[in-house]
Amino acid sequence: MLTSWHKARETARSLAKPLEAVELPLKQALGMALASPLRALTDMPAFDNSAMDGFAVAGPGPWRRAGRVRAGDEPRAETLRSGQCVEIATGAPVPHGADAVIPIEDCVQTQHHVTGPVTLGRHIRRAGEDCHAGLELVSTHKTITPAMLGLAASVGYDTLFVHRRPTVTLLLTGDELLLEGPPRPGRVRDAIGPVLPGLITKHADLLKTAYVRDDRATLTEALGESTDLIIVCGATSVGPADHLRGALRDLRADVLIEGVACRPGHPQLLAVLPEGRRVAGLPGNPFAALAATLTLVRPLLAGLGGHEVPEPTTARVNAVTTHPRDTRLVPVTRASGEAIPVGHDRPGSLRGVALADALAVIPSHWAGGQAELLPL
Ligand SMILES: Nc1nc2c(c(=O)[nH]1)N[C@H]1C(S)=C(S)[C@@H](COP(=O)(O)OP(=O)(O)OC[C@H]3O[C@@H](n4cnc5c(N)ncnc54)[C@H](O)[C@@H]3O)O[C@H]1N2
Ligand code: MOO
Repeated sequence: MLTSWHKARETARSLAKPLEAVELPLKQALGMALASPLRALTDMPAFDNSAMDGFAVAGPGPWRRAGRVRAGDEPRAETLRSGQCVEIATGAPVPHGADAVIPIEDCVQTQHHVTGPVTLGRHIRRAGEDCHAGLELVSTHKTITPAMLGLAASVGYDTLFVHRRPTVTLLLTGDELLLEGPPRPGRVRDAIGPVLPGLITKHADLLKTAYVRDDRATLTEALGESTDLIIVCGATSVGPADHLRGALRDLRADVLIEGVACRPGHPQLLAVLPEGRRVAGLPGNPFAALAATLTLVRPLLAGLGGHEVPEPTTARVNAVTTHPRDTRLVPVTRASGEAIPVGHDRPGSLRGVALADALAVIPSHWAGGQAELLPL
């Protein structure tokens, strides 16, 4: 009995409890999911500082020059008295007593004095005006972006607690596979090996790729890899050389999904081995393998890495026929807010999907209009 496409994704996500938290230097945390909220360790800014190069002034002008402060200087010990000013650089600490900073281009300078238009508090970035120490800036499970790394550094972090990235082994089966040169009668070039890394390494570390003979004992042994997920391509069906189901039985795996009601990709599998490692079986037809990766493998890896479930993207999809029972996954390109099918979408061919930006999810009962998009 095939599992519905939506139920299959829910099952993959529910199997994906976030892996343990690890503490990493900022540079290594990019793209990982926060395992605890990012809270400001200090007030931001940490001290009153100038937003402009110019003069910090106290009281009404004209102001007598009383020195200069640069970014990186210690805050001045003396309070600026009414009628005094200091030359100040952007980012430099504003002296106590200063009412405002006047940008240099608005000042008239003589040897000892400065005049210019003053507005109380103008161009002074006050300590804590952005946030106070302890405030939650980014919540747990958010994926760390370059901007978040900069924010973390600016509020004092050297390391972050993130969920460990899942590790993956990729096993490609098929005695007919060629690893180089043109295909010839009876032999096909492996087209899944080149596709998979780019689909999964955003949220996972691919530790090993191996080509496995079409033999049950060999496949059973290969499933001994100790990664969090083992992906097996091309042994999911019921032919004489399709040994994944037999190997999973030999290993007493719990098969949670045995076929998904989608086209292409319906023979895909998801199983858990007795000690908790997960196995995803992808159909051998290359476009079907890609569709199955977006259906089960991506949500599973994102969940293991602790990433929150993203809001689905939708678009208006033009001119697609539905399947009588199953969800169709249709390669589309996006233009002017619409998704346009690219065609050439046979399960064994990557021709259409190679030109696509996304797969449109078209349920059997779809009546036209908006559909969910899975980005490629
Ligand atoms: N009796 C049935 N036969 C098949 C069914 C079915 O429901 N009943 N489903 C068909 C569908 S749909 C698919 S998809 C395939 C899935 O089969 P497998 O996962 O066992 O894959 P294979 O049989 O090994 O290969 C299928 C096809 O793909 C080619 N292939 C395999 N690996 C690669 C690769 N790495 N790169 C390029 N091409 C690959 C292989 O040569 C075959 O042509 O089962 C159908 N049969
Ligand atoms: O559904 Mo198969 O997975 O079409 O090629």
